[in-house]
Amino acid sequence: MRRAPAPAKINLSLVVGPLRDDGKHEVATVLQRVDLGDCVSLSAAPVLDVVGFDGDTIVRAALAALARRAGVEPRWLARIAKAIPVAAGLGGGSSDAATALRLANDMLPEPLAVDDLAAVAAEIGADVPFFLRPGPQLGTADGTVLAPLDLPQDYWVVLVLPDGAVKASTADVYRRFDERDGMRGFEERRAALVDALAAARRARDLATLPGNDLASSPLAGALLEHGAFRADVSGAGPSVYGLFLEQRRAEAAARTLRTVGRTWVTAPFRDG
Ligand SMILES: C[C@](O)(CO)[C@H](O)COP(=O)(O)OP(=O)(O)OC[C@H]1O[C@@H](n2ccc(N)nc2=O)[C@H](O)[C@@H]1O
Ligand SMILES: Nc1ncnc2c1ncn2[C@@H]1O[C@H](COP(=O)(O)OP(=O)(O)OP(=O)(O)O)[C@@H](O)[C@H]1O
Repeated sequence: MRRAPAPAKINLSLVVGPLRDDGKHEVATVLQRVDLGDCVSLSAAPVLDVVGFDGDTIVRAALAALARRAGVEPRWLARIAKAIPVAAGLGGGSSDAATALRLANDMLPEPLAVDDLAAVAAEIGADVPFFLRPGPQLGTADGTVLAPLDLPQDYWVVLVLPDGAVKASTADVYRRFDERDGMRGFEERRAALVDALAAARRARDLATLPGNDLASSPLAGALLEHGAFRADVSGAGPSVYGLFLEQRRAEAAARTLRTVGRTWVTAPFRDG
């Protein structure tokens, strides 16, 4: 049996553009894994089975797709130990799927090459290929074209999942973006993101990145008032993240915001 962490992600920037022919939007997004994660374990089994997640999980679809691409039967049992809140904008399912893909691929008699595995991941979802890569990445196209980023990692992250938040589907959040004609100025914001990334040297420079085009939250303002140097919604939401230079201020902010939701204090994920 093999086991690996499946870290959550936050979007330090999410610039969204026009709808593409494939039904997804052009994006430029900065993806950063954080040290809050699920745990995925995989073992050989007579048939494909996934336990630990109620309902249909994209982990099953990912493993079935890998088996098809590799020309083998999907003889794996995947166990998921959830810690990432579901449908929170933290990429939990995508991370579980990518972690299961990597574990299963390593068990194949002839593992797929990196690019072939990334192609399987991209079929499963826009965020899945990111979790096969180390470190922060710039995602472009539909989010699956990735370029590694050398960004500061010396900060603390407070995550807040507002009580009673009901997540609209990611598709609906993108649809609302279209309805409000959100793509205006996309080229300028994408250029501003590229320039800000090139100039980022210290953690607080991350505050200069364009924000999240899809969603906003008053909780971001609350985090800034409690000392965050950057705060925004993650992905399609509803989770909000705040970046802090000092752990004690992050801990204090998380304690205070427990009145409005579940909170976590974490940091950028460090590859083992
Ligand atoms: C919001 C983000 O999480 C930011 O990282 C991603 O853009 C969405 O990633 P995801 O949840 O893995 O999304 P997918 O499962 O690939 O797609 C779900 C739905 O979101 C919309 N979608 C997704 C990605 C994208 N670049 N444009 C879109 O319009 C599409 O309607 C798609 O059918
Ligand atoms: N292993 C899994 N973990 C979490 N959600 C899963 C899993 N498998 C399938 N799902 C489903 O996928 C959908 C998205 O869940 P997930 O937790 O990945 O959302 P998210 O964190 O909002 O993702 P994103 O940030 O990409 O929008 C939910 O409806 C959930 O039921």
